[in-house]
Parts: sequence; C-alpha cells; structure tokens
Amino acid sequence: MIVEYIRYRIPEDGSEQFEEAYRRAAGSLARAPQCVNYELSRCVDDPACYILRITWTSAKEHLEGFRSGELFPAFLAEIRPYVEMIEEMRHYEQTSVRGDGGSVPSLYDWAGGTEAFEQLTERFYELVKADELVGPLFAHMDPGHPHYVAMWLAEVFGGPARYTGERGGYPHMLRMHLGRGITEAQRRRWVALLVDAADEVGLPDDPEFRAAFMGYIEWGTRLALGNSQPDATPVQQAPVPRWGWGVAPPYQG
Ligand code: HEM
Repeated sequence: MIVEYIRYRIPEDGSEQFEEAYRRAAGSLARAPQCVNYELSRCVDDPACYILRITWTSAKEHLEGFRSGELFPAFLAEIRPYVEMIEEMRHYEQTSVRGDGGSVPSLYDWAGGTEAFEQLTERFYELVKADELVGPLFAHMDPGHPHYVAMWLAEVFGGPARYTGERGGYPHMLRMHLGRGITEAQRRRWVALLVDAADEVGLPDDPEFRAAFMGYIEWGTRLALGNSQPDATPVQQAPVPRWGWGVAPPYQG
C-alpha cells in the first residue's frame, strides 16, 4: 500500500465549492479497485489549507491503473479547477511507526488482562477434556496447554507478545494443528464450549466485546480446521494475528 498526500491552498470563499467538488469526485475513488480509502481534512489553524489523503494499493496501480482507467476522466473533471492550487502531491511509504492510541482500550484490557484469559482457558479445557466429541483430540494434551492458549489469546487481543517471545509464535501454533483432521462438528463444539466457559468465568458479555471476541474465534477455528486437513498447505510463517474491535467500538456508557 502507498499513501498519497495532496495539499491544497483554497481561497476561503471557494472552500464550499471545493468540498462539494470533492464529494462528487469521491464517487470515482469509492468505485476504484486501486483505492483503499481516502479522507479530506481541513486545517483548523489555517482554514485555507486542505490535505487529501488517498491510500492506494500501490503507486503503480494508482498511476497506471486508476490514472489510465475509465473512472479517472470523471474524477479529474470535478477537481480540475483546483489543480493549480495544489502545493504538494506525493506518494509516501508507510513505516512501522504506527498504531492505535490509548483512547480505545484493547480487547485484552477490556476482558480483564492475563488473569481473565487464564481463567477462561482453565475452565474451557476442563469442559473440552470431558466432552465426548472433542475430548479425544486432547487426550495427550500438554498440561501447560490452557496456559499457552491463554498466552496466545492475550497476545491476539492486544496483550503482551508472550506467545511469540516464549512459545514459538505462529509457526508453533500452526504445527500443533497440522494433521489433526479436525471436523466441522468438532470445531462447532469447540466454539460452543468456549462460549460456555466465557459465561461461566464472567468474561465481559457486552455485545461489542463479545462480537469482536467471537469474530476472532470464528476466524481462528475455521483456520485451525483448514490447516489440520491432510491436504492443507498453510502459510508457514506469519506473525501472531492482532484482533481489534472491528465495526462496533467499545461501549463507554
Ligand atoms: C481460535 C481458534 C484456536 C486457537 C486460538 C487455538 C490455539 C491453540 C494453540 C495456541 C495451540 C498450541 C499450544 C502450545 O503452544 O502448546 C493449540 C494446539 C491445539 N489445538 Fe488449537 N486453537 C484453536 C482452534 C482449535 C480447534 C477448533 C481445535 C479442535 C477442535 C483445536 C485443537 C488443538 C489441539 C488438539 C492442539 C494440541 C494440544 C496438545 O496436544 O497439546 N484447536 N491450539
């Protein structure tokens, strides 16, 4: 991905028409397969200054795909009067310095931190071991398993990266599922037992948290099932995934 920044200086009496023109031009961006997202901001300290940020799939796809594609003429027609008011128009590569600020708690914090995930997995694997459908899969389970899965979940939901640092990260987790031939019925039972355990240990049950939590569980269990099949060709190297709130932000009352 590449980010394009376009800085404009628009005379104040023209700002309304300028924003109106971009509202119309944005239709082309919304339809362009090369455009990831876009945002036009106006400077508070100097209202004549605007910055348009467009994230493109790549600079090449922007320049060769969008610019020579069928959506560009309509886009350009809307913004042409403002082209000479451009002060900067360049592509920027994202660096690793980025992330969320502290205004939104992580799912890990919201859940209650390490302690909450430890309680969850302790109870969960008691239920799992006693279950006739999934229990046999865990017959030779490492006694540390609930603790390791708690570490994994904590890391996924924004807690310390301990599974990566102490347990081999994604490649180790992947190896543990390879060749196990998990069935769909077993996957569903695994999910159902996890929900039971979450309720029993009092994991937050507000709609926003549970929707985000279950979003990951649905995704993760489907991957585990796929990766456990005899013909699976999973990605061998990847970071431990990080999961956030998604569409519904935390409910702050
Ligand atoms: C979101 C979904 C899942 C997550 C996060 C998860 C997480 C993990 C992790 C972290 C390990 C390795 C623990 C270690 O470091 O030793 C593991 C192992 C294992 N998982 Fe999963 N898993 C998921 C889904 C499933 C499902 C659906 C099944 C089967 C129904 C399953 C069966 C197993 C088994 C049998 C092992 C090996 C246990 C042992 O013998 O020690 N997993 N899982």
